[in-house]
Amino acid sequence: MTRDDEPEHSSNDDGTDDPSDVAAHSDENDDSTRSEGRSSDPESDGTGSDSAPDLGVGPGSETAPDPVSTGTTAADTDEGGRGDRDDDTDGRVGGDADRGPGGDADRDPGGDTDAGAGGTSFNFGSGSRSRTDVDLDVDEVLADEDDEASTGLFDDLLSGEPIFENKEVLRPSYTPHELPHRKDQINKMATILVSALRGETPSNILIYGKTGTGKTASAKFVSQELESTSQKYDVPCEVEYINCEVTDTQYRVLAQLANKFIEKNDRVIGDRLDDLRDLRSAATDDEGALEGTEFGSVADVDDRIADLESDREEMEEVPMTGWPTDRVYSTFFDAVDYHERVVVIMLDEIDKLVEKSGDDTLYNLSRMNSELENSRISIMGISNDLKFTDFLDPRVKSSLGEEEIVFPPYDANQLRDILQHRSDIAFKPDALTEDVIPLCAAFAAQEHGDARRALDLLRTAGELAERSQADLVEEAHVRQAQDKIELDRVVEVVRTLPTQSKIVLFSIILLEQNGVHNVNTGEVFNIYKRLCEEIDADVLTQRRVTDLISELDMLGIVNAVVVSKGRYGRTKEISLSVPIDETEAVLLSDSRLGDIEDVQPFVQARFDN
Ligand SMILES: Nc1ncnc2c1ncn2[C@@H]1O[C@H](COP(=O)(O)OP(=O)(O)OP(=O)(O)O)[C@@H](O)[C@H]1O
Repeated sequence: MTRDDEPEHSSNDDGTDDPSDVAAHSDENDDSTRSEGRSSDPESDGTGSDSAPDLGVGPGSETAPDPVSTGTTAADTDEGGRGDRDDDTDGRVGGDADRGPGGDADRDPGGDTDAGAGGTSFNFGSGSRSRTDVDLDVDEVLADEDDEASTGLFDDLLSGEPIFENKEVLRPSYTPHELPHRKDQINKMATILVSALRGETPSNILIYGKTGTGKTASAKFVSQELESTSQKYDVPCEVEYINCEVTDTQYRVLAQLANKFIEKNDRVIGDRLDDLRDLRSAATDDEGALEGTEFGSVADVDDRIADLESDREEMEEVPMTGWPTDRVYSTFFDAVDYHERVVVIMLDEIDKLVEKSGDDTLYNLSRMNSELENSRISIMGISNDLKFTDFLDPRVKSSLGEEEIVFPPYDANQLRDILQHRSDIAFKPDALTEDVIPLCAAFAAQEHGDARRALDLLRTAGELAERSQADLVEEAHVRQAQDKIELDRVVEVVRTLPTQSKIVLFSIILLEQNGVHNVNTGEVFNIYKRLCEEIDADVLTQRRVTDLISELDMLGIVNAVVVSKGRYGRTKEISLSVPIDETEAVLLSDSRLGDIEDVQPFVQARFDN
């Protein structure tokens, strides 16, 4: 499944960077990634992310650089890193990246410009420099200003050699023509679907695998091949793709399918009518033109034209709401059965459909073949939730899972191959230093072998390099990209939390900001109560707050560990797993939490209770 929404924040939460290292900073204004949600696997984020990516997977992995220790300039691991990040990261728009690695160091808090290494330096700070002192410099400035006047806003940005040859190739929407390390799965799909080309009904297929393991890309690749081969051999075979994350109710699925078939039928009828009208005019001049056709006379042709026109009239598009479901179903049924064909319906993220609206759609679709007269349908379901079939009616489950194909996660070496293939087309020759691809692969292997993450990293690293007008994409850019993508994810998760969870999280932040670490639930609850009163929110029970803390733990936002206190029993120690300042900023952007004016008294209250 591919999506392209791109949240707009940056930097780290995983502690793999050193806050003092400018290379690890990133650009808040960047809009290049789309990892939220996708990478929110609670197992792989948050607490686990402090460790270095596993490079030991598979043969040859020792050649990959250690994401923690490789390189001399970039972000080395710093246990305390996220707490004391350089303030420059906050609220900066387009700052660091424009300077490239090392750029921050040149910033002067007083606002003076320091062009940095190799640049012209000015220091008017004390006001003590005379005109003559700076004569030469001012002339240069004036010359520069003239240049600037003659160049437009975009000239500078365009002047650098572009790093990318074709950036689109790294975007999720791109369907690659080659899918390394998916040969087995692709062959298995093809072996099942080839019966469609023989006019038979292929078995239904369920495809499983974690996010970013190439399920959608492989299924789409096979579909394209299937459709092109069907055209080559003139066998009516079609594949319809539905993304059930978006189209998540029976009504919408059936309506979307119905409308696709109505559109196709309309095209078929149009072509047929054109042929018949040509035949009719030829036969009007000379009845001999009907020889060898199914028509005995011009009147027969007229009848057929009238039939097709009335079919066309009757084909009514299904509105996206408003019809009873059985009418939508019968419209879909008639549309798909309008002429002979084998149809493969690809339901991506099929678990979302079941989660949202049960298994009625699958039940209806899986029973259709017994009623269809002209056509046959086969279902290909794709899911990253291995357990979703537990919720299915046993009949649906057995029908849907006639064939199952599992997509295992990629290891670091496989991800390297994938990135190499894509980068050959995406970047200019020699635009990457040799450690870039291994490092992207290593980071993504740590994220349960997610190719999407690996590609996002590579693209974002390239964009950061481009923005800093660097000639090459380097390891530091990959680390910056990793921080940025990770922070994007955190920001998105925090932003979409329910208000009560936000208040609980804010309580933990307040405690940490006041030097209270490894807090327990009671301490969080005391601050939480005060905050609720301040903003007029309902106060939940301590038990419920404990549940919300567990949910935050699952999301990787906090780390809650149960520790034994000997004869005093066991208690939960809670600490923040995300960058504190950025998280606070996201929480305060919520209109309700933004109303909290002075938080200090709430923290004091901790000691009163
Ligand atoms: N073997 C591969 N070769 C080249 N690119 C790949 C390969 N596997 C995955 N990709 C790329 O990785 C990205 C994610 O792949 P895809 O969307 O197929 O994953 P998915 O398993 O369907 O994930 P999800 O379950 O999250 O939808 C896509 O950009 C895809 O092109």
